[in-house]
Amino acid sequence: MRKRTISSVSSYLFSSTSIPCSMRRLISTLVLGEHKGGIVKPSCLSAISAAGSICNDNSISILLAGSGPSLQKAASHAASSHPSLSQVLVADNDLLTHPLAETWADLVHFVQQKEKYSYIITSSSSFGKNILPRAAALLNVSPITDVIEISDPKVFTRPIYAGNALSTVRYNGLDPCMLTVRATSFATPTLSLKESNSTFAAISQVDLSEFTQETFGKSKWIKKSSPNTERPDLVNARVVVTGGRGLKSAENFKLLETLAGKLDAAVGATRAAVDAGFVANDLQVGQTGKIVAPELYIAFGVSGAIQHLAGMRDSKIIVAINKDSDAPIFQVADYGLVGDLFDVIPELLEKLPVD
Ligand SMILES: Cc1cc2nc3c(=O)[nH]c(=O)nc-3n(C[C@H](O)[C@H](O)[C@H](O)COP(=O)(O)OP(=O)(O)OC[C@H]3O[C@@H](n4cnc5c(N)ncnc54)[C@H](O)[C@@H]3O)c2cc1C
Repeated sequence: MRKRTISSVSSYLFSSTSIPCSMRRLISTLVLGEHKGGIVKPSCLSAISAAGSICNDNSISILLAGSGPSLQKAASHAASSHPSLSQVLVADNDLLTHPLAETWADLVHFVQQKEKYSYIITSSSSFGKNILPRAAALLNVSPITDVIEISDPKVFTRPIYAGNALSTVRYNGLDPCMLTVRATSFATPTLSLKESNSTFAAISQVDLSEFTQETFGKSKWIKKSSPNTERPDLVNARVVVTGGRGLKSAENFKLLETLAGKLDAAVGATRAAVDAGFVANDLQVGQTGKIVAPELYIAFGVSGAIQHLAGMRDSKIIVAINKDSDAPIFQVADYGLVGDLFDVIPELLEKLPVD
């Protein structure tokens, strides 16, 4: 069973107080925000926390793009979601209805030309990793990705070799310094009762009169094809149930779907399960998949290869079910059960209350 290391706990609980005040300077930061259904995603709130840890007396703006009422609703939500935020910039345009990376990168470039931020930060989600490096290329700077700790406004720590080593780097480039940050390393704020009724940031609309298909966005959105699912989003879910090659077939993964339904959980998978065609690759957790850190991570038939652990080892509680008592997953698990998942899952389904 695992023992949490001081470094992983301290990075999890990292807060703005870790940078001495003398090292802080007046800077302006833009956070590129992600939202869905009128709600700003928790990973963005972590990115704002990261911005606040660079300098908490600065000006932090969040850029929300999209179109229509759900964007305006997300702007109101953002304005009251994080005490470190001072401004919500709303980019409302039909070209931005879908998060098309090329167009959004153009938007970041466009806003930066006008506002000259010192930092541009977003979360290390698929969204952030798709857009920020493109925007960095347009701005001719080199981004730093997957930041887990900010110990000085220009010094950043990021995992390398599938999380087996940490690399600390100093940014010596021109402004803006562009970062993607791991949501799991920067806590979202817990608002007091008074704060939860407050508005922290002013909302302003970005003037997009020059933003047209002719000048921005070489790509045009055609359509999205994805299975409709009511399951919580894998990266932001509080509970994740993951299946590995031990599940043996796509049919058997339906057992996990049923279990996930009872636990209001997201379903994840190992690369071996994805490669075997059991599930779609957007469920893959790990070095080349999604990075998750839910409150509860339950792994069925997962061996615990380092590339998989790189995507889930920061989960608060890890439960592993494997028939091999020597499986490496047990070294990181808080609770382990040596057993056959085809016995364990039906038993769990039977014992969990009917929804
Ligand atoms: C560059 C690179 C990047 C990679 N990126 C990723 C990544 O992002 N994510 C990822 O997951 N992997 C990744 N991998 C692959 C990784 O190395 C492993 O091959 C993969 O994670 C193994 O998946 P698995 O645990 O499902 O399969 P296996 O290693 O085959 O393990 C299956 C486990 O199921 C158990 N089992 C079998 N039957 C049962 C049963 N009935 N009941 C209970 N337990 C059972 C077995 O004991 C075994 O431990 C990457 C590899 C490389 C080289």
